[in-house]
Amino acid sequence: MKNIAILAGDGIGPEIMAQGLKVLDKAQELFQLDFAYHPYVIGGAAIDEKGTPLPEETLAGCRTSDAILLAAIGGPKWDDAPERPEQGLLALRKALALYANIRPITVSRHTAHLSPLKEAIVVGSDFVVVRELTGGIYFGEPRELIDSQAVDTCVYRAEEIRRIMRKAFSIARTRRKKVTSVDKSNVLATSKLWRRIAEEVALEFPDVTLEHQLVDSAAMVLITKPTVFDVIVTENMFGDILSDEASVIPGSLGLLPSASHSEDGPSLYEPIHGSAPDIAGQDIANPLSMIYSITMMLRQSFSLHEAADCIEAACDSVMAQGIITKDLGGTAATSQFTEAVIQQMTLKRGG
Ligand SMILES: NC(=O)C1=CN([C@@H]2O[C@H](COP(=O)(O)OP(=O)(O)OC[C@H]3O[C@@H](n4cnc5c(N)ncnc54)[C@H](O)[C@@H]3O)[C@@H](O)[C@H]2O)C=CC1
Ligand SMILES: CC(C)CC(=O)C(=O)O
Ligand SMILES: [Mg+2]
Repeated sequence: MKNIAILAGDGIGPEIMAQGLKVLDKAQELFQLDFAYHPYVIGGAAIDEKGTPLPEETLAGCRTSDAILLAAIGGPKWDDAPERPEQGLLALRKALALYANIRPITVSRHTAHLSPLKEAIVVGSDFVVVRELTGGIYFGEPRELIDSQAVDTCVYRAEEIRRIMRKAFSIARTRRKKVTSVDKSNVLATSKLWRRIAEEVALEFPDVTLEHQLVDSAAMVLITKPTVFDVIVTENMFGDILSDEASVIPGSLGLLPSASHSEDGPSLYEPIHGSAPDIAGQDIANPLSMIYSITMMLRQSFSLHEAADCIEAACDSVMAQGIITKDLGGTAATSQFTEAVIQQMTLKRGG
C-alpha cells in the first residue's frame, strides 16, 4: 500500500481535491491500485484550526508519505493574519527540500481553439518550465517592512543553481534537447551567477543545446512564439510569473499541474494556480489542474503510466465532446466534468 498525504487547503482547493480523488478512486478500482489517503490541514484552514499555516502533524504526515497531493492555499480572509497561509506552503517546500518544480505546458490540435491566442500561434506548444523552488527572493533574509521602508533579499548559492540546471538538462535529454535559461543577467548579480553555472552544466550535457534569454523578452516570446521552447529553466520568482503567463497558451490556469521534487524524499503534486476565491463555492472551478497533478504523481512517483494514460485520454475525450468548464468558455460544472471523465475512464478500460 502507498500512503498519499492529502492537503486540500483553501478556496477552491477542497472542491478540486474532492474531484481529483474521485478520479483517483476510479483509477484504483480499474487498475487495482492500493493508495491510502491521509488528509491534513495547511494554509488558511490550518491557521483557523491550529493557529499556524503548517502544523507539525501536517509536516510529519507529509514526510512519512509516499507522495503528497496539494490543491491550493490562501484567500482574503487571512490577509491580515499574523502568519499568512502562503508561508505554510513555502515552509513545506523548504522543509522537504522540494527544489525542482516541473510545470508542463502543452496544447494539442484538439484544444488549440480554447486559447485566447491565435490557434496558429499556440498549436503544437509543448514545453516544460523548470522552476527553482526553494531559493531566491521568496526565501532570502532579511525580508522586512518597517514603516516606510521595505527590503527583500535574493540569494542564490552556486550549488542551488547547479542542481536545478542538472535537473533541467536531464529533462531536456528526454525531450527535444534544448534548454532556455531565463535570467536578468544584465542587472542582477544572482542572474550573472545563474548564467555562469548554466554554461558550466551545459558542458556536462554536450547533446543538449543551451540558450540564454532575458526574462523580459522571454515573457514576450512566450505568448508570441511559444513553440520555440522545449525546457525553460529559471529562478523561483521568474518561474512563478512566467508559468502563470504561460497558462494563456492552453487557455486557463485551471489546466496546469505541477510536480515538485527533492533529491530523495516524497514529491509534491499541485496545480500551479491559487485558491481562486473569486469562484470558490460555486462548483465552477476547472478540476483538470488537480486531475493532471494526480496523473503526474501516478507517472513520476509510481510509474503507473497505464492508469495515467487512461485518465488523460478520458479528459481529452470529454473535452473533445465539448464538455468544458466556465474558464474555457463552457458550461459544465466542476462535478459534471469529473463525472464525465469517470464515465470515459470506464469506457476506455472496457468496464
Ligand atoms: N500554490 C498555491 O496554493 C497558490 C496560492 N495562491 C494564493 O491564492 C489566493 C488567490 O490568488 P489569485 O491571485 O487570485 O490567483 P489564483 O491563481 O487563485 O486565481 C487567478 C485567476 O485564475 C482563476 N483560476 C484559478 N484556478 C482556477 C481553476 N482551477 N479553474 C478556473 N479558474 C481558475 C481564478 O478564478 C482567478 O480569476 C491568494 O491568497 C494567493 O496568495 C496563489 C498562487 C498559488
Ligand atoms: C506562495 C506562492 C509562492 C505560491 C505560488 O504562487 C506558486 O507557487 O506558484
Ligand atoms: Mg504562482
